[in-house]
Amino acid sequence: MSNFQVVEHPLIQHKLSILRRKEVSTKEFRELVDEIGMLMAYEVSRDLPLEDIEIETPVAKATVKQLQGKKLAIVPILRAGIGMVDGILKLIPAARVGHIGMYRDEETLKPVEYLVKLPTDIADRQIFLVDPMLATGGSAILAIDSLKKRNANNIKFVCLVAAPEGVKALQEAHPDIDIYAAALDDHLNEHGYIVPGLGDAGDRLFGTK
Ligand SMILES: O=P(O)(O)OC[C@H]1O[C@H](OP(=O)(O)OP(=O)(O)O)[C@H](O)[C@@H]1O
Ligand SMILES: O=c1cc[nH]c(=O)[nH]1
Ligand SMILES: [Mg+2]
Repeated sequence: MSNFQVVEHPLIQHKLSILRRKEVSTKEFRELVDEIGMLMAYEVSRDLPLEDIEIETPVAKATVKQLQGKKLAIVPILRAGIGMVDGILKLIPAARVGHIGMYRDEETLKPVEYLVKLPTDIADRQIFLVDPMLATGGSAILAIDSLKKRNANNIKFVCLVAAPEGVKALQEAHPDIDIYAAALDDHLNEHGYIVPGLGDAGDRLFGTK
């Protein structure tokens, strides 16, 4: 079975189609990334372990299910990954948040890491590594290298738009990682932008150029 999955939920697909439009404002873009982040969290948290507990309803005793309390960490790749964090926290409010700062060199398209700040017990946590864009795959691969160097081994990578080139590179570099995307686009252009994509996610989220 492939470790790459496109999340086809109609709400995600509808919101992503709005997000792609070039006339969408910074405010709307932020709101949509937040909402899609939340919907993606619903999907990627599907296999969180449950345990049985005994409770009393107003009517009777019952055996019901609760989350086993597995420790989680959301790790956005800065800057654009930040846009997905609040939406995920709405569903999983107790999760810790780590940060990996990275930018792509515009000439070489190679990622440059400038910040790593993670919970001290990151090795024991289920990690949702988030970034809206998986283009060449360089940033996600380096971020996962960085997490594995710190003994993290339970990582899911969650993005919105993926390019086939990035999916292939990430699968080759880290075959053990599950990859979730809201869309698999056509290709990368000569500047390393995803086509059709949605442009520069960080710039659109933060209103920079
Ligand atoms: O798969 P890749 O080819 O590595 O490209 C994807 C990366 O590019 C973007 O970040 P960018 O470098 O624009 O930094 P920013 O989020 O600070 O704008 C995006 O948010 C990813 O992190
Ligand atoms: O299309 C792309 C590729 C990389 N990073 C982005 O923000 N957009
Ligand atoms: Mg950017």
